[in-house]
Amino acid sequence: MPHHSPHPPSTIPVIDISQPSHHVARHVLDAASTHGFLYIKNDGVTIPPDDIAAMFKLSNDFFHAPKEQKAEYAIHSAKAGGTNRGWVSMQGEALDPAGQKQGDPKEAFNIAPPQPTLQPLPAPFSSNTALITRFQTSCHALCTRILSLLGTALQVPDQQYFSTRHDHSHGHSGTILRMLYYPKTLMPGNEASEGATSIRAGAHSDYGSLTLLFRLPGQAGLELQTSAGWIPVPVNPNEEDMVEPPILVNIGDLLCYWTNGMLKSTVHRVTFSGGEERYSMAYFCHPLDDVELTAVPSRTIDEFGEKGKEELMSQKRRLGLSEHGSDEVITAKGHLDRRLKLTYGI
Ligand SMILES: O=C(O)CCC(=O)C(=O)O
Ligand SMILES: [Fe+2]
Repeated sequence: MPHHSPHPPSTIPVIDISQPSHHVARHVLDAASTHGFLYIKNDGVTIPPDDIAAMFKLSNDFFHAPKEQKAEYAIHSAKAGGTNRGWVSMQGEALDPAGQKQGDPKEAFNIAPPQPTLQPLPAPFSSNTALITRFQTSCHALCTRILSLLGTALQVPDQQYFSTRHDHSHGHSGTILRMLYYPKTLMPGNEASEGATSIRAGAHSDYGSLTLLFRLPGQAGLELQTSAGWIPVPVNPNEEDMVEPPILVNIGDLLCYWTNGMLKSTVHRVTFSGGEERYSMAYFCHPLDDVELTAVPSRTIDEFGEKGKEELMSQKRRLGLSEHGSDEVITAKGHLDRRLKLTYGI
């Protein structure tokens, strides 16, 4: 067979993790180290499709509320419960500060895990806290299962190494559920730009350890960066044989550090033409604040050797870390604070 581009979109696998085994664990690790992206088959139980649909409905209602109402719960404000919580306005953040002049044309609303109750929320989130909490809990349960599979495949002696370090009952973390809204950007009467695509979320890698991404059928636009250029990540890669779209999972910066670059924190972005609005939801799973991101004890990583070095170095360059040397120990909180500073200037 002729050699094609290294990672055509169809090669991001859809993995069924309902029967965990060494084979399944290996499959998850392979995808995480080759692409940094994988799909998990939605078994209809782990994250109930009705909850996903209900969350999208809340998002739709919230983002269509008057601007003044949303602005009351501005990101980082006391009213919104503090740092990294609340509403991000259009162009309120730049995910690729070096590569873009203006902020991303999108809005967002960040919801932290209950501690033990949810942060102060505007309508309609405020009257749906049971749904939101259930959704967060099921997202976290899925992340824990994926982290356990990674522990198995990496042959970490303590197979719950990752999952216990993400256990919210043991402390605070940067975990955040983010509702995203990309409004129409076309002005009426400006049909000339109808077909023009624009960047709606700048090129970036995610800050946490794992991200779960929920999108709606027909609302494509996510692309990931490969050596062959930007490739699209479809909402549903196997339209015919699946009722529920699978859940997209990607590896964030922290798992890249933790595995000496074996797991890839792949750069991605969102582009589409401005004529339609788009919704997505991301569950950014983070380790507990004081977790140190030194390489985990793992035979698999030892055997992988220096092959992850380039991945790790390119990530450090992206974050402007290279000048601090490669031995600096970073904590989960230290890393998040650095990224938030770059994104928001706080
Ligand atoms: O909206 C999307 O599809 C992706 C958003 C994203 O990558 C992010 O918010 O980190
Ligand atoms: Fe992202």
